[in-house]
Amino acid sequence: MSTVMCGAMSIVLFSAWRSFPAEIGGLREWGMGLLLMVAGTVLLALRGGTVPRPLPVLSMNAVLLWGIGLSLIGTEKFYGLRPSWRLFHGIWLVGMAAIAWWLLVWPDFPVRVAVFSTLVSVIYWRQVWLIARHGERQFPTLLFGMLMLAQALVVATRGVLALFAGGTSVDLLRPGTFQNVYLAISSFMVLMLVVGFLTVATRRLQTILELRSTRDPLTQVLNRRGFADVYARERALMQRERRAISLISIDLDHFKSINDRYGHATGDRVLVHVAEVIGKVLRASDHVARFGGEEFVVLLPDTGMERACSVAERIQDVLREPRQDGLPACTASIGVACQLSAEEDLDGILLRADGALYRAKALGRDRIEVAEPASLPPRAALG
Ligand SMILES: Nc1nc2c(ncn2[C@@H]2O[C@H](COP(=O)(O)OP(=O)(O)OP(=O)(O)O)[C@@H](O)[C@H]2O)c(=O)[nH]1
Repeated sequence: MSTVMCGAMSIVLFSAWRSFPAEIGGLREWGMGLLLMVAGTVLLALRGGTVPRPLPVLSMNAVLLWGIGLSLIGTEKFYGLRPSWRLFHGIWLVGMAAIAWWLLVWPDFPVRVAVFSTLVSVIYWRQVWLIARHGERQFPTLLFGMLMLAQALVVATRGVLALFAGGTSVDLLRPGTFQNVYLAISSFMVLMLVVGFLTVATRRLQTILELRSTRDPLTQVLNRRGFADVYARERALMQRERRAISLISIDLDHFKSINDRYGHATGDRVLVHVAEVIGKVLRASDHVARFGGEEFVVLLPDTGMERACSVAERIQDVLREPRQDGLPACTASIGVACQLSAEEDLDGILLRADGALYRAKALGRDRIEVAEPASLPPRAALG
């Protein structure tokens, strides 16, 4: 039954691999690893009898070790690490040589089990370490890590038992309490491990989709939607703590001529550079967004007009600086608006900042214009 379930789970992993974004690595390796573990279980059944037939035993161990090793490669790819193929191949070769020796040359079942369990356990322990070191501090990671740890312990226990309690106690084809418990736990654990891995992969998917829906794909700064969320949070804080916030609207000058002269790809690099430059000028609590084209917007919480204007000047200065990497320097026209009342909303402050920006364009570009204060009822303004 559990073999069938594992087969079904490998289909789930393969379909996740086909449909999840490419940033989520390791799904294919986990799917292939699980398929090989299913094949290994089938070969275990073919082993038959009390006298082991060498070919099924060798192929079962080869396939199982390969499949379990692939789960390690999958976990490494998932965490964006370089797959340790050397360790993988090393474990597989050492394991197969040792199994062949204690099967064909010097038949010794307990030692064979101990060697196999030790090698498999190394693969699982390494994954426990990887999860602890690279996993996000979230519940799915904790679950995945705990399951991996449990699996490492179960396998290690079988190795120790093989050495100290004799081969009969760990022969999975003989009826016995340990055999029943081990088979039940290990196949259940493999299933649970896949569930654990799918849980962290799904959490990663959620994070990626959230980021994609709130970030500009070219510059990785916020997009209009992400900016609206951030603004709503800052406005709520402003209401509570009676602070000012400022908004800077930035539009690059004659950007079309940069595209025309250097090509669209260079234009894209300029946009990425501008986003980086703006980000460096800001405090960690400030926010920058790209509203499409060559228009950027900056939100400065707890900031009045004076500081907002000096941030705008700093942005202009760094944009003008000559560049070493061949990218053309550019200038920007900027409109600055300061919000003193939570009665005004995003559309209101944007409208004022854009009004100032258009004035800056009309007055010759490469300059900063300040928006008039919002015309709100006097009771709305901060004292
Ligand atoms: N490379 C690149 N260009 C873009 C992107 N989005 C918009 N553009 C270009 O940005 C240019 C904007 O041109 P305009 O609106 O005329 O503005 P401008 O040339 O900067 O002139 P002013 O704003 O009046 O100073 C157009 O050529 C668009 O094709 C983008 O993502 N990448």
